[in-house]
Amino acid sequence: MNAGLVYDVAIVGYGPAGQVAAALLGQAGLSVHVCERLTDVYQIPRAISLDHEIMRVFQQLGVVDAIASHVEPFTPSEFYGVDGQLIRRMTMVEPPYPQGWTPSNVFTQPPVEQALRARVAQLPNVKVELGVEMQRISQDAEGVTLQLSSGTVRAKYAIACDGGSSLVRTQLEMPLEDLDFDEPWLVVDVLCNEQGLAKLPQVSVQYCEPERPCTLVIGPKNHRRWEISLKPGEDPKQVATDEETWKLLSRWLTPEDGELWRQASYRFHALVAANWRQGRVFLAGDAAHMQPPFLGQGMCQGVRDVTNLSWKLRSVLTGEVQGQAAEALLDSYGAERKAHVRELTSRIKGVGAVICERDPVKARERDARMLAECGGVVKDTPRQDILPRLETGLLAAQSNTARGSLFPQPWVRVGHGKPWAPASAGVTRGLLDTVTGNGWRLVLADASVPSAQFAGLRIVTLGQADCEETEGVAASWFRRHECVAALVRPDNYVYGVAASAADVPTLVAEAARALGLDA
Ligand SMILES: O=C(O)/C=C/c1cccc(O)c1
Repeated sequence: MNAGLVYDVAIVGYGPAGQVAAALLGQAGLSVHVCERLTDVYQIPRAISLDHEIMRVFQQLGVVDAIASHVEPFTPSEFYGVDGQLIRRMTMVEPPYPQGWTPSNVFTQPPVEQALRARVAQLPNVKVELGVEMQRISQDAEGVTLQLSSGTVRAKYAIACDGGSSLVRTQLEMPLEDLDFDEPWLVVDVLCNEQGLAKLPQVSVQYCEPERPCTLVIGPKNHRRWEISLKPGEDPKQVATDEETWKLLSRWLTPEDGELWRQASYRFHALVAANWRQGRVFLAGDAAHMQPPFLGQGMCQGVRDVTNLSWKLRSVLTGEVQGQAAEALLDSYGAERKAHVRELTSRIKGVGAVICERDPVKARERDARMLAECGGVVKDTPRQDILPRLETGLLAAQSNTARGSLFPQPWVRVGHGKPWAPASAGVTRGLLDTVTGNGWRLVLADASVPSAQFAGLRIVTLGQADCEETEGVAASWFRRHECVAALVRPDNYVYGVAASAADVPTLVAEAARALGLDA
């Protein structure tokens, strides 16, 4: 290695969280080093679902076209009780979509990872070393030193994206807190043929059957995933053999109906790192948390982590935010993400409690209760309604329903002669982030609302000729939250809102103070 070179950020681990971190930081112009033990993308799908928040990050990275053929809308998920009756139905909201993308999706992980890596490969300031093990991590007041199997790397900060058994977390003795879920399950991915597909439900299913709770997820194309709970005494290795797996699938398919892509036994866990930062080292993705899969949020959580952390590291490393404010900003990463992970995990466990009830009497009581609660007619629950907001961290000191939520991303009219009109002819509309960029934005509901400023803040006035929305998504958001302006962070979360024009300067000044900037 070049002994004098100090990277801005070193990333250990190059799965989805590491890839998104490398792309976001690299796109921001920082120098980044990535090391990964494996020599290629892991060819087995682990994650199967991603939501609109993640699509918005992929949009920022310019990979949406490259991944489009590997992503499909999530089917509804129907929960069936003891007697096969419908007890819950999870869906998504109808268009117009609040984030500009289909709210819930299934995807094929290996090609999506390949597309993220291809994006990173376009960034000359990001160096990726594959087939390289991290052996030792240490840090001092100025930076982090990584002993790799290929040599030594020095960086100002490091992010551990090295998975559930993170060596970084272990070496730094950063403990995990147990969120009280630990169950053995078998996960089976099948590539079905026409005959197999014809035998299967057209929607995803949660079989809330006390005998053996299990899940069927309709993946993209001919990919179908089963998650099958194991019974006490069942050998996780034995059930994962081809023969035993086909026996477990026999309710739905025979070996003539498709081929096993992979099957593996896992313990579904709920764990969160006690601390997400130690000095100059941050934990992210599975290194920081693990949750049961019942809402398909595993990879989404990792992408949320690095999206949250990347803009904060960029602000600090470019000197935009300095001193005490910089330390507070970096500390806000763990505070925000840990609280969010804890809350979402608790909601996922709530979904799991419905699915995993093994006592037949209690399962019947559950069915009766759930049906009584909806008056016997199961209503659709949009999955996104289950996701929590940010509750703590770099947020305005105000109490309302908008603070800490994702700001919507409306489609806006584009056309020639407007300042941001794309060069390509024939394009008539664009998504807001593409128009405004993803920095700090003060979004005003209309031109009558006055603006205020801090360094780097972009003023976006809706309804103006250069930002006229086509479906009223933002306008209805402002109405619903009874406000006229929103201060939006670079990760698209709402710092705070102004209920009236008079509140705008106070809101902007509060954020400027928190960031140590001149208002
Ligand atoms: O969002 C849903 O309806 C279900 C998602 C999901 C994804 C992967 C594994 C699961 O058990 C559930």
